[in-house]
Amino acid sequence: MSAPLNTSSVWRDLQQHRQSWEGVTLRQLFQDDPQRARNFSAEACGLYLDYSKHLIKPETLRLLITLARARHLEERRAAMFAGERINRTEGRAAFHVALRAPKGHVMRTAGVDVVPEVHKVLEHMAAFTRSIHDGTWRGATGQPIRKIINIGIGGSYLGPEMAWKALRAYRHPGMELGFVANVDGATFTDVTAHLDPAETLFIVSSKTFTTLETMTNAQQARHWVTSALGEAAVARHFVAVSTNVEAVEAFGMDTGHMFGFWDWVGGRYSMDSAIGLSTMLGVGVEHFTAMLAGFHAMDNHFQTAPLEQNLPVLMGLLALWYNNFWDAQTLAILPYAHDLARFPAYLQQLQMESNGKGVDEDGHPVVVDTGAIIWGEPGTDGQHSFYQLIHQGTRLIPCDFIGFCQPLSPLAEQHELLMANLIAQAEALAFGKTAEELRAEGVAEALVPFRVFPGNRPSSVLLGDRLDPHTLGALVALYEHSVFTQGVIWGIDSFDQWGVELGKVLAQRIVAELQSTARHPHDASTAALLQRYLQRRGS
Ligand SMILES: O=P(O)(O)OC[C@H]1O[C@H](O)[C@H](O)[C@@H](O)[C@@H]1O
Repeated sequence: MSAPLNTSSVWRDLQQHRQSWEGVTLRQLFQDDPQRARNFSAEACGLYLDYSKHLIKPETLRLLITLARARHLEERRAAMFAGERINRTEGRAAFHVALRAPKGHVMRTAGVDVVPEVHKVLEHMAAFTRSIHDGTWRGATGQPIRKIINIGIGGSYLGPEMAWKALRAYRHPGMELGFVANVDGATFTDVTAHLDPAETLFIVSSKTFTTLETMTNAQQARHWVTSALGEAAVARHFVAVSTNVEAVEAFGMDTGHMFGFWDWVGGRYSMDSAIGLSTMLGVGVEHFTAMLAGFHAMDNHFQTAPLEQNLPVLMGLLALWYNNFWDAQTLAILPYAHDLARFPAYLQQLQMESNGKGVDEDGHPVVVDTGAIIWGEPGTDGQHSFYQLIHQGTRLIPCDFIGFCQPLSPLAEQHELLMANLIAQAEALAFGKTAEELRAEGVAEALVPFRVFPGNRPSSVLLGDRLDPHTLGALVALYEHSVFTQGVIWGIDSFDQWGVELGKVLAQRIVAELQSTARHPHDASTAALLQRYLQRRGS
């Protein structure tokens, strides 16, 4: 067993190095090194990362990279790309990188080259998509399908919804997508409110095909379709995406219209698998393929670029630097792109489900803090809400600003304003405004303390040219591998999610109590809540 992470010599070196930051300012660092912006920037797959406004010096990076090497990041990365069972608690590979491997590449897990199977499913998805688009596939009454509703939750929802919004400019004409995730009946009613069953297709997306929310909503959808079009309509209005053939059959769905994937694809790493069927239907085969190419390009970069210029590694190390050495609790994701409005929510599952772990891979309690809390809103909305705290509050909140040089909206002038704000916010956070500057501007002395901006607040700026499918794929893969980098250093299993189980089990027990006279022993608070609910729920 290796020594605890926080007693390793490089960890201690980093702690000591952190002490040397007292009194150091980004203003000074930029003054001292005119090349700082160039030295602390890197580019890959159309994404430019400026990380010069971080609280780092060359020595910081050197130590962080030494830490990554000491924790065998390169070997673990090789193990992931070799299809090894790196998800130890579930005894599986985490082989999402194989989902975007081009045809002809060989990627083996458990001795099997999975690329041919992956492409078989992609071809099935493409044929289905084309048949919907060209009207060969029609609904039970002969009407073309125009509305696609993805029923799924967690990893079977967040990626497709995020991508549908992100690729708004690339939507296939005439197609509309909707998403039903929450078990709250209001979601289903809201999404289907103005839909015509005759032109609506449901994709029931669930890796396990056992998830309560998804199965409940799928039954609801079935009822909604059959009460309008009859039982025979199910075959024309439902398809399934799952790894569980038996459960799909048991649900009464035609497995000929099932799109499969594999247990080596984690839910939150599945938007580029058949779980992306709604995305493909929404934006078309070519754009989906371009998105996969973007994922693959970033995989290649992650696999081959030296750690010092490796975007996912750098982003992972920076996140870890604040998490473990600056007591930062959170990371703000701030896309300056309306179309990326759901990107922070997508990253919440990716990062918090992956790295929200309190024991290491050997089952021992971790000795350092792990995954940060991820949150955020698109700019400039956030500026008029929570940025106050980021600029002048007492907490250190590292920020990821994400923006694009070319607008997708025809309102190009507004894009200038948007991007000016992004650049200005990163500048203001880093360099702030001193009391002297305020006085020189004639600010009344009594107001000076309130108007000081301390600066030294770190941020990354990620700039792409356009938010196109390729860039989106690269962006998602960038964060996937950044999460991996952090998980490897902490020594945790980033690919399991046992923490979601207990609530599910308890909910099932409580459902039984609400639907019958069965009673289970509960603590006083839970019992009182149940009792109040039962008394007041109405008949
Ligand atoms: O795709 P499914 O099997 O329906 O799972 C949907 C989601 O629910 C689970 O509880 C997990 O927390 C997620 O990782 C998963 O993405």
